[in-house]
Amino acid sequence: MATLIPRAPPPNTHRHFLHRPPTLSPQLRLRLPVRRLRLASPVVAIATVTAAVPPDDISQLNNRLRALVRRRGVSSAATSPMDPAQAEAYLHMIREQQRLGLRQLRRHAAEPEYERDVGSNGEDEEEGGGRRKGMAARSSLGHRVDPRELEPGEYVVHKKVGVGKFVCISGEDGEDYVFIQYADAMAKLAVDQAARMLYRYNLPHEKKRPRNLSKLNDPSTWEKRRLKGKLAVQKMVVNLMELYLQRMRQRRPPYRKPEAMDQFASEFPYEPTPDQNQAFIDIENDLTERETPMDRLICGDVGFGKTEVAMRAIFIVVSTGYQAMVLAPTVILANQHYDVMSERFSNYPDIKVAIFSGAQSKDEKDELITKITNGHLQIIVGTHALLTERMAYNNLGLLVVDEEQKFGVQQKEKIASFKASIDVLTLSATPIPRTLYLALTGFRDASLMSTPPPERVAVKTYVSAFSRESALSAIKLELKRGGQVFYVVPRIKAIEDVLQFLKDSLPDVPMAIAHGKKVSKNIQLAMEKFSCGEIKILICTHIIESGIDIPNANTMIVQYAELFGLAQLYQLRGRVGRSGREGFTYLFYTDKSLLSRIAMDRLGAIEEHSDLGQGFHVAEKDMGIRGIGSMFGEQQSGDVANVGIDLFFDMLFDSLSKVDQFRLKPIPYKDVQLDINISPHLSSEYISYLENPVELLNEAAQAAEQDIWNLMQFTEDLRRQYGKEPRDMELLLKKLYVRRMAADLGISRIYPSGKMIIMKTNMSRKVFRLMEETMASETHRNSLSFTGKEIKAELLVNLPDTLLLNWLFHCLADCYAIMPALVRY
Ligand SMILES: Nc1ncnc2c1ncn2[C@@H]1O[C@H](COP(=O)(O)OP(=O)(O)OP(=O)(O)O)[C@@H](O)[C@H]1O
Repeated sequence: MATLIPRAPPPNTHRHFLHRPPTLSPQLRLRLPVRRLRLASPVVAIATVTAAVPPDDISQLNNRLRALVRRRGVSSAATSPMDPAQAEAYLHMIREQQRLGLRQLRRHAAEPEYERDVGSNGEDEEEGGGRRKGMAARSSLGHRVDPRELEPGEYVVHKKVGVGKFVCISGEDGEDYVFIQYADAMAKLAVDQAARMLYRYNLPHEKKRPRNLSKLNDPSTWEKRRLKGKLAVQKMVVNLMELYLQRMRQRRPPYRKPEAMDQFASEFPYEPTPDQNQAFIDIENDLTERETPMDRLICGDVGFGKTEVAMRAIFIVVSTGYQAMVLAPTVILANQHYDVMSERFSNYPDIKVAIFSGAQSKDEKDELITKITNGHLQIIVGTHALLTERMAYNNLGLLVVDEEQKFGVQQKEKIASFKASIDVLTLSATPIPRTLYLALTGFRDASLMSTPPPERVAVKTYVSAFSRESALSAIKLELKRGGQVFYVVPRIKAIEDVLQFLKDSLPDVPMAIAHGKKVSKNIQLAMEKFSCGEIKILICTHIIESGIDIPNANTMIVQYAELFGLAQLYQLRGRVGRSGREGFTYLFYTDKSLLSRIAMDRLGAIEEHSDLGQGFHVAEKDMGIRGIGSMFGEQQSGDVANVGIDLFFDMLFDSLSKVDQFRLKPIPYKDVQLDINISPHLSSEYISYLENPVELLNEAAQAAEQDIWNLMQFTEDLRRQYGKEPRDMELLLKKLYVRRMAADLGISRIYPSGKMIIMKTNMSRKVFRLMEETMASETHRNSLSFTGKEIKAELLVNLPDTLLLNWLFHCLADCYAIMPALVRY
């Protein structure tokens, strides 16, 4: 690459040089060496860049592509094609796992769970859907709804028509019909047909109104919305696959299985549940058999014993001489993990546990950091304070993240950066339905824990209007059996009132408060006292919602329960009944007449689903979405709102089982033949304006040959240094873009033939169809047709070559939007 040194611009000639060049984002700087271009001689202004100039074609495309990558939150490396052998092996593994998953699902089909025929045989939903739909609707493996279960006023989604409101089922001529209100008309469907086509729009117990109802006479608007959802799902799946494959490229030697492993296991005071046992096997395989770092999600209902799974992983890693870091979202939880782990590893004097949190003084922290750096500590538990730059490990091998979704964006990024080099185990108390789990096996390593420890007793839940008497009698009942009480309110403001009322009523009972605004040290103290039983009542906000495990605290009072969300209530309730003792949760609302229907339904739902393990049923969908969040990232709620939860799930499973059908084989850049007769001649003015024109043009060609990101970077650098290029140079660049995009899209030759442009391609019809559907411009879309080996573009007139190139540039740029939804290898 030429090393070009910028020279001072001639005075008052090039306005753009008077502007400070835009600075590169650090990300871009990393990606490419910063190019340095320089002026050869002072010449007249060739182009000026001012703020008022609208973005030209190339910068528009660049911006769009950057936005695409940013939105997906992946690095550019993840957007380059995959290694074919790896991709094939991976897809083979997914198909195999899904086949097994399906078999397991069928075995479980009798369970009243949220299940579906995942990856049955890759049959096309769109094309051959009719055959399968009948089966899906009849079996329990379907998301479609039985119209007889609908209540008037419920929102439903008809796959072909869109969102409507269920009115009733009514009989006519001896047959039952389903009536659905759309924005412009009422639809009448035979019940059988409705059973094949209808989905619920909302989660159970959720009464969200869709933005608008679809129109019966305007299927195209719904079609667009549905397509958007389908594409979002498709991109999500491809993204996941890319990340997975990227991770597979990392290497580390497998850990040795510690000699003391069996002894450590035998010191667990309980009989592990079957799911715990499976999770132990999973992590042991990840660590001792695989050469790629672990990135496993342990997904288990509240209190089902995920901590022990983490401790087994930690034991393997620290026994081999590595350090483990345990990251918790709150100080309280960090303290608890510290206590539990100190106790669990107490028979192993070489394994030293420490806690690091914002609550410590600078001196304390410095001392800890020194010990960590020197390798004197093996397990370091803490909050996000552990993610600070100052921390240097001696030999970090494992990161355990508890409730990752509770961390901020930057912290999550930091956590993600660890995944490239060390083993990571993520614990999540967000249950995901078994179906989703099975469908996903292969896409993400996860262990599901859906069996409660044997002695667990379901928490009794009561919902009623608040009265001091009821709250007090519940508290007294618990105190009488020697237990402790959580008293939860939604806002800090309410805590003082409650404290006063309880002090007045129970003057001899020790109580304390805990909330997020309290200094961490005080919280810690309050929790310690509560934990050891010195404090009997803890008045707090939902900060205790995650992970707190106090076996003797088995009554929970939630005042203003109407202000909590379903998932929050569920998590809160999970704090009690965690030992063999029966737990009680009292959800008190303020005034029934002021309660919204939604709040009432929410409270009803939580009361109704009190049995153990109901996390997977209760919140099977509410949490199912959150589950998607922990599996995929959290951007999906908008996509869900577009099409409704059930159709979203349906699309997801469909896409998971058919991911390889959306394969695109990129062509080497050099093999793309572009038969358009344009060889732009750069003006002598521009040539003399450039320092090293020949080298510069070579660099442009090399950048295009590398990949689209290098080409984008080249044009941006060029413009940063020289301003907007003249038209001939722009044509030259566009030619490079066209060839680059063609190569990426699997197009090997482009040539005009009369009013047609022919593009030879290896693309499949399915990919072409998806690409066509994604295109923003109707003109482009309507002009394209596919013959199996060629894409033909029919133009209205014979275009001169320069216009032809422009047309191609725009058309391919439009086609390029499909890239994130395709698997490329
Ligand atoms: N197999 C088991 N049998 C009986 N008790 C168990 C078993 N496994 C774990 N426990 C106990 O159950 C309680 C909850 O376990 P743990 O804290 O690991 O749950 P968790 O899955 O992390 O829950 P949360 O999501 O609420 O943090 C602990 O007191 C733990 O000792």
